[in-house]
Amino acid sequence: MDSVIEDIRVRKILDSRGNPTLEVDVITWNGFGRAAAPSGASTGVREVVSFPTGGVDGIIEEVEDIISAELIGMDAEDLQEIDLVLKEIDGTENLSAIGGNTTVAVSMAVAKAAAASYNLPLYRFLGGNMPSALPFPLGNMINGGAHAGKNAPDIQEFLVLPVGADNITEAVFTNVAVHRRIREKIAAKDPLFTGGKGDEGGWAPNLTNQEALEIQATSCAEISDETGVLVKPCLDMAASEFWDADAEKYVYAKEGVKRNTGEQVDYVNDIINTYGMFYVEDPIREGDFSGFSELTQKAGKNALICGDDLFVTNAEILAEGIEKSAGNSIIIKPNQIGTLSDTYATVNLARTNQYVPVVSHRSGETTDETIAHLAVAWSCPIIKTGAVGGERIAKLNELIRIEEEMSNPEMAEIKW
Ligand SMILES: C=C(OP(=O)(O)O)C(=O)O
Ligand SMILES: [Mg+2]
Repeated sequence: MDSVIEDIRVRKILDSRGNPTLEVDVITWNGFGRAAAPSGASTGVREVVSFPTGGVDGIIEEVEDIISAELIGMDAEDLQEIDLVLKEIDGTENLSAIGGNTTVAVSMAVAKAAAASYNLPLYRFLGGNMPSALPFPLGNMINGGAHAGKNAPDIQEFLVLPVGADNITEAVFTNVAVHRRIREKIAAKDPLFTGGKGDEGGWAPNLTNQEALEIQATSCAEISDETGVLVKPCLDMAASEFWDADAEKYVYAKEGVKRNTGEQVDYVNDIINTYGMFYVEDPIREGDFSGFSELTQKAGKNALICGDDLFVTNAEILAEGIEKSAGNSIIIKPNQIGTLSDTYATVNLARTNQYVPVVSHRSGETTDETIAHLAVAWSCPIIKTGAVGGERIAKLNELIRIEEEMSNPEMAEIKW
C-alpha cells in the first residue's frame, strides 16, 4: 500500500551540455522518487535508442499520459514487473518508440519512490541488508576525442583511480589534488592554455597523447608521494571514435600515426607497461571481440581491460565477450540498456564471471545522484563519475553522505 504509484510527472530539463533531457517524478502513497536520464556523445552502436526521432520535444506531450495510464495503481516495489511494462509500452527491441532515456528515468524514479515509501535510502532498498563497501572513484583528468575541442588528444579520457585511499573522502580529494597538479603541468608546457575543460570536467589541452600520458603519470606519482595515497593512471581510449573502417586502422590524428589492430594491441600493451596503467577502457573498437581478447591475454593480469561501447551494458553481448575472453571488466550505464532490471542482470552476469563492473556516468549528465546508490547497492568496486563539476560532484558528494550513514564502511575490493 505504502508504495502504490499514485502519480507520475515527466518534464523536460537541461543536461550539462545544455541539451534537453527527461526528468521523472513518481509519487506513491507514502513516497516520492525523482530521476533524470543522462546522454552520451561517444555512444555505442548497439545501445538502446535514447529518444525517438524528434528528441525530447517529440514525446514530451504524450509520454506522461502513456506511462501514467499503465503504471498508476501498480506497486513501485514490483520493479521488475514495472520494467517489463515499460518495455511493452515501447514495444520495440531497441526502445526506439518512447526512448531508452524515457524508460530508464521512469525505472530509476520508481525504484527511488519505492525506497522512499519505506524510508530507506536507495542503496539499502536495492542492496538488501546494509551494504558496507564504497566504490573507488575513477576521476576524469584530461579530456580528448569526442569530449573536447579539436586540438585536444585523440584519447578520450585520461583518468585516475586512488587505489590506496582508506575512505571515500580521501579518495575524492586525492583525485582533485591530481586534477590540480595536472593543470599546473599543462600550463607550464603550454603558456597559451586557458584552463578550458571538456564535457566531463577534465582539462582540454592542446597536447599530444604522449604528452598527456607523461603529465598524467608524473602527476599521479607526485600526488601519491605527497599524500601517501597511491593513485594510479587509467584511460578510456574510446577507440571506435578514431577507427577508420575503410582503412582498417586506428587513426591518431594528433600524432599523424595510423595503427592496424595488431599494432594497436601492442601500443596499448606498451602504454600499460610503461605507465603502470591500472585500467584501460575501450582500447579496441566496438565489435572486435578478438582484438579485445588478444589484448586481455597480453595485459589482463596487470590491468583491467574494460568494455564500454563493446558491451553497452547488455547481458547478451557480455555473454559473448565472456565466452571469447574479451576484457575483464565492463562499464555499467543504465541508459545504454534502458531499465534498472536489465542493468542489474548485466552486473550480476559480470560479477559471477569475474568481470569487474564499473558503474558510470555519461558525458552529458544532470545532478541526478542515482548511480552512486547503484554502485553501493550492487557492490560495484569502481564508479566512474568525473572529479569536478556540479553534475559530477552530485554523485561523489552523495557517496560521502552514504559512507557517513554506514555503520562499518570500507572501501571495496577490486579483484578479478
Ligand atoms: C562516459 C563516456 O562517454 P559518453 O557518455 O559520451 O558515451 C564514455 O565513453 O565512457
Ligand atoms: Mg567509455
